[in-house]
Amino acid sequence: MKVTIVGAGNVGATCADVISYRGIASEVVLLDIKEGFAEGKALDIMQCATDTGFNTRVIGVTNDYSKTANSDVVVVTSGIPRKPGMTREELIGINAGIVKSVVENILKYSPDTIIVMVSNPMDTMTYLALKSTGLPKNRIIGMGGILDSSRFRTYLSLALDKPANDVSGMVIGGHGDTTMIPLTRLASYNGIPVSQFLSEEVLQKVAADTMVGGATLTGLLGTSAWYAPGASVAFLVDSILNDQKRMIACSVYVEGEYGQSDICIGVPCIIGKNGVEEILDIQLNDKEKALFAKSADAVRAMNDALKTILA
Ligand SMILES: NC(=O)C1=CN([C@@H]2O[C@H](COP(=O)(O)OP(=O)(O)OC[C@H]3O[C@@H](n4cnc5c(N)ncnc54)[C@H](O)[C@@H]3O)[C@@H](O)[C@H]2O)C=CC1
Ligand SMILES: O=C([O-])CC(=O)C(=O)O
Repeated sequence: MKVTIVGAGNVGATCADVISYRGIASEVVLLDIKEGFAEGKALDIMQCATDTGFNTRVIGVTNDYSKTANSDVVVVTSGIPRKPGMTREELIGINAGIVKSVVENILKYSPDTIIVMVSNPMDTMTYLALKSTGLPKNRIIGMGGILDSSRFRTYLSLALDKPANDVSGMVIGGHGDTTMIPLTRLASYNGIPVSQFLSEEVLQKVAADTMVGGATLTGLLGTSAWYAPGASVAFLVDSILNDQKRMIACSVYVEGEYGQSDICIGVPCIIGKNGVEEILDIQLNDKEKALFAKSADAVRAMNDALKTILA
């Protein structure tokens, strides 16, 4: 199985690293526009093979899309990350042009691939990829909800003082500081509602910390995060390549689900070899429905900005 990752920066290289050491794909191609950069990252990752015991072949190329031919999955991480004080939405002006040209190049050599969108603002970049390529909606998947859910579970585990893997929880809605919706009502500690262990006040703080999870890291690091984002992409790619049919919150094109149409937004999906195999239209309460509608409005407004940017 072959995976191409466009953008060999922090997130792209971390994702290549996790995919390799977990043996998720037999071949990983890293592509970047910076001369020699992807080649260097690929060689560095390959030199872990004997110590960590993997056999994935990692290849780096400078803007040579012919080497990406026949990829089963292509991950798009090319573009600029935010700096402290910025929102993800402010990246749209530069990243929209990059994403549009990258997906066109990808499809010339891998017309049947499944595209995983990472570049921000991710929901809008996913929508852009879908609209500009005309690909069926099952083959364009935005990665955000899985990362937000990991952060949610981490903050819950810290509040509970219990292992994160014993905590379940999901974040839906847009992948933005004010648009994501951590579903505290449905979160559980080994099947038991977390509300039996944590006060409403603590749960509200967990939700608030989750929503600004990316901004907090950007403030600490000076650029946005990469370890958890890279691992989240690898988890998603694993579910596609190995047809795991995991239930993962992904940004996908909705046509009536959750009362919304013609946007890409985070909802629970079944992810397998065909990409998005099912969207689960779970029952939300009135408060959650209102939050989802507000989130969708914000995502739609950002999509509208594409018309001016790409005109
Ligand atoms: N969806 C999500 O959950 C997350 C999204 N992100 C987003 O991912 C993107 C990448 O973040 P980082 O890896 O931290 O940035 P980075 O700056 O470390 O890497 C980006 C790479 O893209 C390359 N690039 C730029 N234009 C290109 C083009 N036309 N073709 C190929 N490569 C190109 C750059 O040379 C650079 O190496 C950002 O937009 C960031 O906001 C980051 C973390 C999580
Ligand atoms: O915060 C950012 O800009 C990058 C990102 O999407 C995340 O880490 O969630």
